[in-house]
Amino acid sequence: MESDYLFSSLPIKKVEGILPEIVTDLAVDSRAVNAGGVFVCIKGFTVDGHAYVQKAIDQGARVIVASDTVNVDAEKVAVVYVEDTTRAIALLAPRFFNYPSKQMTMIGVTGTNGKTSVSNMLNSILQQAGEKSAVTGTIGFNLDGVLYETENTTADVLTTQRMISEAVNAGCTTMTMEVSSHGLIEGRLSGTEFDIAVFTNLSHDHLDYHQTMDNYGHAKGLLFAQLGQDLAQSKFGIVNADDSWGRRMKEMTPFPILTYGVHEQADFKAYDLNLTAEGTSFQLRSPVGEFEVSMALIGEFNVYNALATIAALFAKGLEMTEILDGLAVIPAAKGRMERVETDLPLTIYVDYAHSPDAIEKAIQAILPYKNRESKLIFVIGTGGNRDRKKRPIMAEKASIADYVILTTDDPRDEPYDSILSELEAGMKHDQYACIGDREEAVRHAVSVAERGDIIIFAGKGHEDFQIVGKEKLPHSDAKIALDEAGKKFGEGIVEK
Ligand SMILES: CC(=O)N[C@H]1[C@@H](OP(=O)(O)OP(=O)(O)OC[C@H]2O[C@@H](n3ccc(=O)[nH]c3=O)[C@H](O)[C@@H]2O)O[C@H](CO)[C@@H](O)[C@@H]1O[C@H](C)C(=O)N[C@@H](C)C(=O)N[C@H](CCC(=O)O)C(=O)O
Ligand SMILES: Nc1ncnc2c1ncn2[C@@H]1O[C@H](COP(=O)(O)OP(=O)(O)OP(=O)(O)O)[C@@H](O)[C@H]1O
Repeated sequence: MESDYLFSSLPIKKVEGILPEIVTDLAVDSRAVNAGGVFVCIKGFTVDGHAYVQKAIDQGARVIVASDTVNVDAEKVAVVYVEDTTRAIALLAPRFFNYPSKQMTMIGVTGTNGKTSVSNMLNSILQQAGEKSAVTGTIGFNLDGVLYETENTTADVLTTQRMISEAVNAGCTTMTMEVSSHGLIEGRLSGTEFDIAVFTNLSHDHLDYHQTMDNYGHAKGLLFAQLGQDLAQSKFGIVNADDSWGRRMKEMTPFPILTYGVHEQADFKAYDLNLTAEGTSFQLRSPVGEFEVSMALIGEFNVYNALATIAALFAKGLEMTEILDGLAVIPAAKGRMERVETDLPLTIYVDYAHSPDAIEKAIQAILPYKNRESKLIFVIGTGGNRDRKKRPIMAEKASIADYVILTTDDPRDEPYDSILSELEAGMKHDQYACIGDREEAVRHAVSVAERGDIIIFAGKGHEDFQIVGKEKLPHSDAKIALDEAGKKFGEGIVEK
């Protein structure tokens, strides 16, 4: 790209050296710089990118964008000084990729719980309807069926723009993005022009970062504000009418809002819910008539996720029959109340619940189908060096289960003791164990299980690792549980 065009997007303080006519690439990580590229020094939470300028130059950087003084050979490398490099990359990245989000229908999904579930439902139905589409989020970047790993739920602004651009180049016509509150606050969505904004719900999480629920709710609202003010365009907000924060989202945009819910008045309202262990059905009242909806997903929370999906795809212009046919055959998203297939005399679910509300919803999805004689065993851990306030509330919600195992979920540098004692403070009954080592905790869950019992392993979901200290160690709740259960209930019983 021509550097004059690229850098004219910036409020520049000063340029040292001569800018090349063309720059080949844009990077915020010195390790990713290509010859002839631009390296933007970002001041992060842990390190300052200004410290990596020499590395970037060694990799071939031709231009450095900095806010602090950097020493370079002005004959070879130009330096563009700006006040704030984080704001600079937010302007440069969308321009470098030629504002790719304008070329597709962009759907953003935000909320405390349900982002991955709703995003994957949207993507699956779109693909079944014959559309080439992409989705990004906690599980990764799924580009028309091929999955690439991502670091965050919402990637940094440069990676985000690169992914959108790749989706456009691959011929996708819609892209769905999970939008985290961190991503919105940190400007990772700068330049992403959304057409449809979806709000699932808001409950206690991430208060180590946002401090108050008000700040957290405000951050989520930025997605709706980001729909913009160009009313010549056709855009929509999709909002959960049963969540009081839904009204706040509505205040953030002038575009039409479609509401969904089970209890309050809503454009898409579910009633006569039939929740079973095998699947879910309900009646749907919609702006275009009444429908019977059925799906293989379980739990009332998935009724909400389905309603959000239906409303968003309706707003996009799909026929109701296309939407409901697609919904009927969707499998659970990886690690979201996913039943582990086995011949063992136990029912095992792997789930990603790691906020108080999600824990309550996950247990409630199963509790009604449990026999009187059997136990529901719930394994829940919490992360080290993260939101400590939610720990006792997580255990309090987990107390609805008959037996609870409190453990860790990426303990990082925090000792087991503080994680476990803060969880334990919330327990409402004495049928529980505290076991810091997650593998031991999983084995313990199986050791206390009897034939017919149900175990939910919560918190890890799709993840196949456990972060201990700075190390990412391989870990699978399902594999460990099947191994232990195989030993306990007899040889020859294998995972299907
Ligand atoms: C607190 C936070 O948001 N941290 C994010 C932030 O990291 P950071 O500021 O620490 O970055 P840094 O490591 O200090 O690096 C600063 C700069 O130096 C550069 N660098 C670094 C090393 C080097 O050798 N060369 C180099 O150039 C880096 O590329 C970067 O540009 O920027 C990184 C790149 O974008 C993110 O991956 C990282 O997310 C961390 C992993 C994280 O855990 N974030 C959580 C809090 C988060 O964002 N979660 C949300 C919500 C999930 C949910 O809803 O559950 C999410 O969207 O994932
Ligand atoms: N609509 C919902 N309301 C409450 N709980 C939900 C809802 N949808 C899913 N859950 C629960 O929350 C867990 C996480 O779901 P999901 O991954 O879809 O949410 P998320 O918003 O993407 O989470 P994260 O931000 O941590 O990636 C699920 O495993 C389930 O237990």
